[in-house]
Amino acid sequence: MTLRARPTHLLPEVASLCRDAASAILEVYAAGASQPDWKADGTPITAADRAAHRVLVAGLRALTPEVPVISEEDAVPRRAMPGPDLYWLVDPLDGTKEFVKRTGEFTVNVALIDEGRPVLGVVQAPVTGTLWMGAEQGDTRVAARVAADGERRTLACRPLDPSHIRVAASRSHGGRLVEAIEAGAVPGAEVVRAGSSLKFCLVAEGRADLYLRDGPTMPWDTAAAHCVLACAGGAIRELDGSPLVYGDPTRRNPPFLAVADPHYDARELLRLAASG
Ligand SMILES: Nc1ncnc2c1ncn2[C@@H]1O[C@H](COP(=O)(O)O)[C@@H](OP(=O)(O)O)[C@H]1O
Ligand SMILES: [Mg+2]
Repeated sequence: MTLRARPTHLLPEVASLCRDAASAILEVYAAGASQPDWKADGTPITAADRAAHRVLVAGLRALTPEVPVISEEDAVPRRAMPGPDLYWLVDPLDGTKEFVKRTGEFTVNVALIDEGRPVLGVVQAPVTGTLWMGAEQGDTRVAARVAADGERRTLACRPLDPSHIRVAASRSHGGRLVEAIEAGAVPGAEVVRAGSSLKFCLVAEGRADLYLRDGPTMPWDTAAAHCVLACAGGAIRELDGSPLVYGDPTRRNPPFLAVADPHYDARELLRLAASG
């Protein structure tokens, strides 16, 4: 069977690799406060990012030698490039700022991108040990949350109640629209702040209704959790309503809105936030 035909079969092995990467991160976390280095885009990197990168890149290369691996922490200087047709896209430690601040809100992220769409995604939260996974294979989609004790729950999104909307947003990189909602521009909406790709998982689990991102992110920040939410029945769109796709993995994502209820029309919320 070709790789394209079997993303769901790869989930257990990718989940196991993410747990190994999480262990490498926790070794650094347990050693106490880490001093980050700073990258050209102004975001931090620590020994934990590098350790998790090594585990994931080696493990994915061994698992599927024919598929290129693109990681946030690749040492080679990046240049703009179209993504290959099929590739692994990895953020070994998303939420490095949260790691440095010791909020616990950081994740390991692995996605398989096929023709611009994430078809497999695993997100692991090292501190709680919770793992979220999603994969699509033909017409079949699976999405699940696996707790540290092994308890497994299928994820399925649900309709949104417009009179009470919980909007997940970045703890450290909130944009103007998020700030307007937080200040009360949208009646019935409240903002829930969280670090890293965990925000998509909050939406997939029903602990938030939307994730609004009007600040910068990179494709490796979003692809794995995007797949989890999409496979649970949610939708991830640019603010004009078009689907968020993965072209050049080295270019920033546009602002986006991830929703549990794919039928929800966000235009009024965005209009109120923009004029708030
Ligand atoms: N100025 C910037 N340019 C590009 N990406 C940025 C950025 N500021 C923050 N990010 C992205 O936002 C991610 C953190 O998300 P959040 O704010 O939701 O916790 C970072 O991931 P890393 O921590 O992996 O670097 C980083 O990729
Ligand atoms: Mg990241």
